Amino acid sequence: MSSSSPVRAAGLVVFRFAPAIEFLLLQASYPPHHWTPPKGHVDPGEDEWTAALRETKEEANIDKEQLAIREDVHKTLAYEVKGKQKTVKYWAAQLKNPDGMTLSHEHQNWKWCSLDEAIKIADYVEMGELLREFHAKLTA
Ligand SMILES: Nc1ncnc2c1ncn2[C@H]1C[C@H](O)[C@@H](COP(=O)(O)OP(=O)(O)OP(=O)(O)O)O1
Ligand SMILES: [Mg+2]
Repeated sequence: MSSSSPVRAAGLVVFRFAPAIEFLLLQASYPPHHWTPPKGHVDPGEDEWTAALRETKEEANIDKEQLAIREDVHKTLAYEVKGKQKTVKYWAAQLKNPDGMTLSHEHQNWKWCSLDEAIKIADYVEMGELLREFHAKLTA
């Protein structure tokens, strides 16, 4: 039994029209070298929205001005990391001027992925469901 509150994180599911939707995934520099959208921990006193924007800037060097954020398209994932519950709130955000990418040391690679590719390399079931749901809303 644990009474500790979950670890909170937040991020942006960055996408572009090319012309079909492609999602931006980043590969962790450390094992298991998993792929996720830009995201990270909510700092003390920070809200999820602010954390999502800050992490997207830190991890992918993408500014708020380059994005059209879909505040209406969001979902929170919940999973366990090393025995602790973690929640990650994601919003969809269109990158208006897809350009070169700059990564921080936390990631070793990036990829623009079709829905099927993204589901395959992001791997986790819940992330697959999120991507399907976002894709449906963004193409509605
Ligand atoms: N959707 C998911 N469902 C289950 N496990 C996941 C999911 N996403 C990542 N993981 C795994 C991969 C890692 O072993 C572990 C931590 O990964 P992750 O949550 O991406 O945090 P992180 O510490 O790598 O980065 P961050 O600081 O950006 O949150 O959980
Ligand atoms: Mg991160």
